[in-house]
Amino acid sequence: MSNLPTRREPILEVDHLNVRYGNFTAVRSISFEVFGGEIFGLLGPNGAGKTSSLSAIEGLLKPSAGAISVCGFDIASKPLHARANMGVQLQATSFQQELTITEIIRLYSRIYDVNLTDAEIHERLAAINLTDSINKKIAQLSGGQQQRVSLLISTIHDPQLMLLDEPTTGLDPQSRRYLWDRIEQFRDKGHAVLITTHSMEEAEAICDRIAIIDHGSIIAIDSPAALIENNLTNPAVLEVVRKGKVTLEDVFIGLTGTAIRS
Ligand SMILES: Nc1ncnc2c1ncn2[C@@H]1O[C@H](COP(=O)(O)OP(=O)(O)OP(=O)(O)O)[C@@H](O)[C@H]1O
Repeated sequence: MSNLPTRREPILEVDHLNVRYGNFTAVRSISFEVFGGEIFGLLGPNGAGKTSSLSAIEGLLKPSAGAISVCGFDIASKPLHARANMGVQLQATSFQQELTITEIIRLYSRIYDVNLTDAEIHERLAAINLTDSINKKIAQLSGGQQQRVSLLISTIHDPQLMLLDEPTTGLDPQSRRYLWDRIEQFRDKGHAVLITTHSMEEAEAICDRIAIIDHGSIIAIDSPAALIENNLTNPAVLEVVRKGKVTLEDVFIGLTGTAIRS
């Protein structure tokens, strides 16, 4: 947990959320809260329902049942207020490919009504070590550089909640550490972070609490340390331990099973 006092009112509230695609239920009545000063991880095997949940929270997909609120604003009845309080990390391909990164940042700062001067934009790019790339287009950046730009843009309006869908996949250890630091800084300012990841190392390193989701249902919510502690004698977990010591990955596989998902 951060050293700053945690505000105990939730920034994000997800209440009995259901997502259906036709007859198929991808998310089954999940409920959780994410508080200010907290990094909350949503972990689950492929197809478990993580992206569907995130899409509903972002307001991109209409839930079949349940309620979602951000800073007290219901995403269904007050979508603009709810979305003004969230920052969503976009994929590099979502950005305007013909613009330079300076132009993209200027565009998003106007969309979010932040009005950064050119000097302030360059300052922010210098802060993420991209001074040399200010006139490059997004496709001309490496994966790690693209992720840094994307994180900068998602937090340009200083949102209360940040939503990150597998933000460090494919990054080298240096870039991953850098992003972890930025995410922790955001948390330490009292903001809330919801992150999905397949990396148990990442979940253990930065998440204060995690929910494990499987077949659309949440099957466990706790801190990484408590999840390990509570499963030290779970036979399903002990069966998959590889190095004599129970890890978060052992707990994850013990709880969700060894079968590869389609
Ligand atoms: N647009 C869609 N139409 C129909 N089914 C969908 C659609 N999007 C997702 N699904 C199904 O919903 C289930 C949950 O998918 P989702 O993408 O939310 O899982 P996920 O946990 O994010 O998986 P991954 O880790 O592979 O990204 C899967 O069975 C998937 O096939």
